[in-house]
Amino acid sequence: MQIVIDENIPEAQVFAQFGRVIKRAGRAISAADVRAADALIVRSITQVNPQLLQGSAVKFVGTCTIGTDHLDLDYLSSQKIAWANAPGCNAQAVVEYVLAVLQVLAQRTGAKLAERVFGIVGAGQVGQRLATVLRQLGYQVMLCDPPRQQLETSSAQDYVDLATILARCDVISVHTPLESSGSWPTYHMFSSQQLAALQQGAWLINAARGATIDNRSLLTCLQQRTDLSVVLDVWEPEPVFNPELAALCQLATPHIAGYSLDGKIRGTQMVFNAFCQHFDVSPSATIEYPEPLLQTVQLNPTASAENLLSLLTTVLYDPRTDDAAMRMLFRLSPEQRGAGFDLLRKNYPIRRELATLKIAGEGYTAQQQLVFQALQLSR
Ligand SMILES: NC(=O)c1ccc[n+]([C@@H]2O[C@H](COP(=O)([O-])OP(=O)(O)OC[C@H]3O[C@@H](n4cnc5c(N)ncnc54)[C@H](O)[C@@H]3O)[C@@H](O)[C@H]2O)c1
Ligand SMILES: O=C(O)[C@H](O)[C@H](O)COP(=O)(O)O
Repeated sequence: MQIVIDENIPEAQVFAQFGRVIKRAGRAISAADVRAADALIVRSITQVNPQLLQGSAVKFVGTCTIGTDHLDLDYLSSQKIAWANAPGCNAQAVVEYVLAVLQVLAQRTGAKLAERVFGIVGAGQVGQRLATVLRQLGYQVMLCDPPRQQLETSSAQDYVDLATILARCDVISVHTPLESSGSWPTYHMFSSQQLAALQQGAWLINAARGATIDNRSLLTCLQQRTDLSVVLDVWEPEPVFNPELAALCQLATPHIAGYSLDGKIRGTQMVFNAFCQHFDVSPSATIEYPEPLLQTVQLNPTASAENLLSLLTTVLYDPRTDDAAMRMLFRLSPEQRGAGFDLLRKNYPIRRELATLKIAGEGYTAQQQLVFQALQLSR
């Protein structure tokens, strides 16, 4: 069996027990590369469409990501090519990214998170987890998810529409898929009209897909409104993002919100499982998660819950590091900027999720224990 696989997929060697693994740069995978392949394993940067697959032997496509907007699913189904993605694989990493971003914005603006109203647009794998943590921390959260709202007619969950989120929330975090058609398209769901409706001093975070926000309108809006704080992890387009827009963001990061090592390995594992099921093979070797470098922390039992939260969400991951690296790309030519964006992602440092961290010591208050619980830290 021949398996073509994106070179940036960790633990890809697990596939080698079933055939010849050919590694390629994700953006460069070509029709010639996959012509004789039985399986193609990608991440979000490979467009999987008729141009790539026509005339190939590919019978299985796996994407080690949550998003599937780079797969032409109608084409795959018309050709009876099986496919799998990795729902939820890196959702926790995105939640931790948003929590760390909130700490930075709170520090910079002097705002108290407990006094803000949070609006989550898209309450799926990421959005639901984020809502749960924020509510466990005692914050007020509103959810907007019309497709889910329609399915859950008898649910206890209250949903609101986007207009209400814009009118009532001080912090808006976007977690929808990118859909250009259908009943609830998300392409440019934040356009000039929605951006103009943002509350004075609002924070807008996008770690979903770039084009859910009309980036041109956002640039115009930020040129006029200095009261807004915008954090973008995803861009329209990628990898050649607009540096003018990025410079006006409080934090600008190169599509790495989900880039915990744990999330990436989980993605490989989920697609590997689907691959084994599809080809009806049983693995003899499995994937191991490496031991984290930092395993235990002892915290100050007298620190306020807010300080603890700030410490914990930035001790393992500080988005200012990614922001600083991205800012070094702003003055480069478009070509170099795009290459730099991809390079930052390819050489991303090891980042572990909070659940890998153990809290040592005694005497923590009930409020502090609540923070540990919300962040899923073990004692
Ligand atoms: N930046 C990153 O590194 C990163 C990492 C992981 C996921 N993502 C992206 O984040 C997004 C969310 O991921 P997920 O796993 O939570 O997806 P999901 O499919 O589990 O959840 C998406 C939710 O959005 C809702 N939705 C769809 N259309 C909507 C609309 N018009 N308005 C409001 N809600 C709508 C869906 O009903 C669903 O509940 C995806 O686009 C994914 O590709 C980005
Ligand atoms: O959809 C996803 O899972 C994320 O956007 C993912 O983190 C993207 O990373 P990439 O596949 O581009 O490496």
